[in-house]
Amino acid sequence: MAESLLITNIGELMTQDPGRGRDTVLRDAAVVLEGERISWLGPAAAAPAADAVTDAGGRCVLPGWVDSHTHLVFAGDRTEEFEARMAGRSYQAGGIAVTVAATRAAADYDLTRLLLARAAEAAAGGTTYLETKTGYGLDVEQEARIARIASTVADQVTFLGAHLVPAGLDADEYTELVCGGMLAAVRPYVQWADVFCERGASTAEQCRRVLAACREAGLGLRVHGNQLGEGPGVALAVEFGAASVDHLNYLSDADVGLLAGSWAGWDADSGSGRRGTVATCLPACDLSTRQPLAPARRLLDARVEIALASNCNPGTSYTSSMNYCVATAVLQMGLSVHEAVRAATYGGALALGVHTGRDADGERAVGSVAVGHRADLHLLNAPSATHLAYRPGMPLTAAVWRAGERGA
Ligand SMILES: N=CN[C@@H](CCC(=O)O)C(=O)O
Ligand SMILES: [Zn+2]
Repeated sequence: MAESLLITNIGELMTQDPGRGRDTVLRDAAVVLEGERISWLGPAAAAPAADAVTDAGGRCVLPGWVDSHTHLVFAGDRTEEFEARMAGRSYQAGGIAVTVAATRAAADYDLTRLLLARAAEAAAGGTTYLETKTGYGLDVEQEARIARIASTVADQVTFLGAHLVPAGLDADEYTELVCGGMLAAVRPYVQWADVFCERGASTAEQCRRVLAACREAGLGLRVHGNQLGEGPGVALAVEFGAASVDHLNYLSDADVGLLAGSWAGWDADSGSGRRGTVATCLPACDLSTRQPLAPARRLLDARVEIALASNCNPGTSYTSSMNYCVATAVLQMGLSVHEAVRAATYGGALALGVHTGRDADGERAVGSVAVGHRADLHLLNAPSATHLAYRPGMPLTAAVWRAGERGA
């Protein structure tokens, strides 16, 4: 039998498990980990014996963060572009080309080393489940290389060949390549496909072709949409039944209506029913690009399931700190602490299709604390999750367990 660990004397255990009804936050609680899974949780006074014991000292335990949107495989940085933006220039999709040039020039060893260091930074900040994307290669060989390297580190990988049309190429010919040879080359390494549906990136028609080809190839879908202005991204995502649409800085009433409609068959209170398209908000990106914050409150009030993610990348959001994203969502987007933590854990898991699991074949759910789920836990250096927003920027991550292994 696997080694067991009892984490006891937990002041606040925020499970984010919709299966618990109203009882999602436990006080004076304990959790037992057995190998990679959670085998028990409940009142500390009733906890079973275990091989080892950790005393949480009255502090708070959360599910590990699920970061459902990052771009971590890249070389170089874009400090000058950031400085220009802080001096008043607006973000343009064309900046992606700077990172593509630096990434293409980097050796496999260096890209892997950079990716490992970024994943370690994320883990040290409480992230236990990580998605990352291709999109800084933009030719067949480079996209396949990035996908392969990403798949050695990230939990899930997304193909983003339709990030930018490289200079000098015809947009329609490039789209054909993305749907053909490039898709075939990345396919062994990826679970998802994404498109950047925006002025200066890809048109709705080009995105539609990529989404259709990737769906045909068996990939799940997501969309970067409505980041720089109102546009077709949300409608396209809902039309294709995408798992998420991300950014959402400029939403019309019709966009909110479409997203809400996609969740009409879902019961958020029990986490059951027919799921829709998750609205993924990226607060760190919104601040770094000085875009209006995504309307997370409005989306929640319309009963849309939302996720919070870091969007860590060198152009628009060079941070993987989910603590920072959660604090911003509370302080500036009008979310309660519980809603923000839910979006950064259960919401991210919904966006990646891992909110439920199949224990029998070892595919464990993440993003909530429940028996049978993967033992991904985040111990805060604070008595409650409220401190994430009350003490923003402070080093509140005390310990992390990923699949039962102690990290930070
Ligand atoms: N918006 C598109 N892609 C990234 C930014 C990429 C870049 O500028 O390097 C994003 O999610 O913000
Ligand atoms: Zn992105």
